[in-house]
Amino acid sequence: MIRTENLTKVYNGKPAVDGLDLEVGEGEIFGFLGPNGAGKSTTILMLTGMIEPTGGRCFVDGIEVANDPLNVKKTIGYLPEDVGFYGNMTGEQNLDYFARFYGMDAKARKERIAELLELVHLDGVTQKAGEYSRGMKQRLGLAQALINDPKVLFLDEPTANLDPEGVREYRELVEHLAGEGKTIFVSSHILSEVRVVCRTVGLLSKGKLAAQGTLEEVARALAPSDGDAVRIVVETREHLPAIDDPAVIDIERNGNRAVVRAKADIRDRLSASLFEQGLHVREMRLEEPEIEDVFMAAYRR
Ligand SMILES: Nc1ncnc2c1ncn2[C@@H]1O[C@H](COP(=O)(O)OP(=O)(O)OP(=O)(O)O)[C@@H](O)[C@H]1O
Repeated sequence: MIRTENLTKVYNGKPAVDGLDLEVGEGEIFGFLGPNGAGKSTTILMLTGMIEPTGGRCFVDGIEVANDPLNVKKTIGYLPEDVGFYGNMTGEQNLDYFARFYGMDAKARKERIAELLELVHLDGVTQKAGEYSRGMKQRLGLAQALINDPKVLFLDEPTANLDPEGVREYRELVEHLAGEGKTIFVSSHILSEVRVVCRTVGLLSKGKLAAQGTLEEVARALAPSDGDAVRIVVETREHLPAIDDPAVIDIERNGNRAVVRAKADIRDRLSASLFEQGLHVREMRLEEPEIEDVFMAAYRR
């Protein structure tokens, strides 16, 4: 549904987005992660046809964006990082103004706007948008992005202005929209917020894609390599005895628990040996890297 080929944007001789190859399938909720300045907003601006790439191409729903930005705009909804409204108009009036750009007649606009205001819990709000809280503005922005019932939704840092309750409502909304079959592309620098809604992620670093896949796949791809060593977590009920195995590199002990670094996955013979010694094994598993730690390390790189 979304695809980029060697997508590049150069500002003042410096690439903000550098040869990006990205693929997001239909109906996916994709998290576009990266630290501030990584190039996330610039990528979204190219995908939504707001700016032209310096090089490469991008496609949304099979349309090459730079060739046919108007058609792309009919297919997509976009919530910018800093959403702006006419402060002297109500939410409903703002949405009505915006809906006219899509050539919707008065009846269609009225129906759609009522539906959307209810969806984002702004129905019955009579305040002018200028008096809205940041969270309310964000929700109105989401309603605006949905006015044309888009197939693809781009959300740039959607939770930046929300309080915890707002974040929870946003998650429910995203799930609801994904349930309708929309493809959702969410940019964020906050892993914890991406991981609760997104099934797949891409990690952008200095304009380049460092990894793409499920969170677990990305964490594995980015994990610092330790040769071919595996880390095995062992816990026994009794005190853990010395482990005499030629594959063991070293052991980090902590009471009855230990992390055994070994040249191979020796879980089978390790548990057999502990069993023979009359010990009770409570836990024996390969240690997976902590996703947060791996991402933080990748951010710092
Ligand atoms: N219009 C512009 N002119 C010049 N440089 C720009 C412009 N827009 C972005 N940049 C630069 O491009 C790089 C990527 O910026 P971008 O806003 O895309 O990053 P981001 O990942 O969205 O970060 P943030 O979360 O802070 O918005 C930054 O170094 C930024 O300074």
